[in-house]
Amino acid sequence: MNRHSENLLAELRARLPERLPPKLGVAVSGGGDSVALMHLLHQVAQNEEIALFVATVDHGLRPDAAQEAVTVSRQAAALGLPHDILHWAGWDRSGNVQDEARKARYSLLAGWAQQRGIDAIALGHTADDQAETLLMRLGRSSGVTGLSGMSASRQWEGVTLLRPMLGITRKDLRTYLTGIGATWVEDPSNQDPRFDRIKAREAVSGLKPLGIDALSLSRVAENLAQAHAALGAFAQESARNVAQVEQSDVKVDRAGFAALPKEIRRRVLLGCLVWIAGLGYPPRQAAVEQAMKAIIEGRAGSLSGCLLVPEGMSVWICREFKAVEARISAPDEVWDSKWVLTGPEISGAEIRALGEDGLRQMPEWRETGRPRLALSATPAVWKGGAVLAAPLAGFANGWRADTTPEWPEFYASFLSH
Ligand SMILES: Nc1ncnc2c1ncn2[C@@H]1O[C@H](COP(=O)(O)OP(=O)(O)OP(=O)(O)O)[C@@H](O)[C@H]1O
Repeated sequence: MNRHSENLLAELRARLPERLPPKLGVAVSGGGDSVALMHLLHQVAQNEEIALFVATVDHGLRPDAAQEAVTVSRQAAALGLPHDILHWAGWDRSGNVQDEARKARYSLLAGWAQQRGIDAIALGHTADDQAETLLMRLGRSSGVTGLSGMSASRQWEGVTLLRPMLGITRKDLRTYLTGIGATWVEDPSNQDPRFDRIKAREAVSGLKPLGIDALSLSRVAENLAQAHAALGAFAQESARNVAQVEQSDVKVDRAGFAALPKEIRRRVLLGCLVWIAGLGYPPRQAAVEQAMKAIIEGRAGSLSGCLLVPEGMSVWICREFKAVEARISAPDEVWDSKWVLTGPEISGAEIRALGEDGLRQMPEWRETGRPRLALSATPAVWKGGAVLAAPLAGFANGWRADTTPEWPEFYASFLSH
């Protein structure tokens, strides 16, 4: 192995977890980056006790794709590695083809990994991909706040996706491949100037005169990731100090909240809202700003299906009855994205919000110390017009209530993004 290959190998190894999973998957499209990844990981596997598995997704979108997958098969076999071809047949011609193909690819790969007992899959994204991603996102976002590159590691449907080549350039990988006499295919869509990525690629080369290149941009992305991690840890600690969680409601200490830096306040509030309302997307910036002000000033408010209910030196953030009024589920099923009520089998029992009707039947709500408005949006077990049980103080008759995920688990994962 020459010096160049040794450097690449060291760079790759440094970005992989210190303890490699015993079974590591490699997603290889047949393009230069992922073919190089397969060869480099094969080298890693010589020195460490791990088993490598290779997979190629045939999206069935280009006539050459099937042949390319077979070529990867042959290349993997030459290294003594098992290889599987996964087929995507699910596209209904809706949505953006690239986005749909990417999602389908990751899901197929995750399913493959689970079937084979593989814990993590390595992907061939390079420093160039990272630089392009960063510029594309910078172009779309309103500034540096909230900007990030691709993460070096992320979860996808129960499998860890690793990107160990974010510090290596495409050019270096091609030099390496040429050096070992390996071949690869060039994906024609990588040249198509209609795609944003190609425009971003041109933008990256345009920065050369300023002394900025793919590697330096990929380092910027790494620094941003560190800054986000630091902010996340700060927000998590702050949430612990200023927010008290009672089942699905959060009681925020106004003075403590006001004393936090604005960006931390924003993150704590967003965490609460996403938790309480199970939001899949963040609320509008203006609404968040208003809510932050209302909390500090101790005023009532509502946003994203949640209510702000002032109480002395605190403000409760809770679910709004109006937003859950129509939700009905069976016992054991998830209600309002996070509650699961389990209990004895009762025919005709259903889970609905407590509402004013239910609160009247459950005078023990007063013992909870939580506002009436908050409790009216919590679930209860109903049969016809009668409440059989509700997770208030004295939730009984063999019933139990769980929220899923648990708050600390949710908050940790929410803030790590
Ligand atoms: N058809 C495929 N089969 C297996 N792995 C693939 C396939 N296509 C892409 N990959 C994996 O994903 C990595 C990144 O490829 P590519 O840049 O095309 O992916 P992407 O995740 O769709 O990102 P983007 O479209 O934003 O560039 C590849 O290096 C490879 O590891």
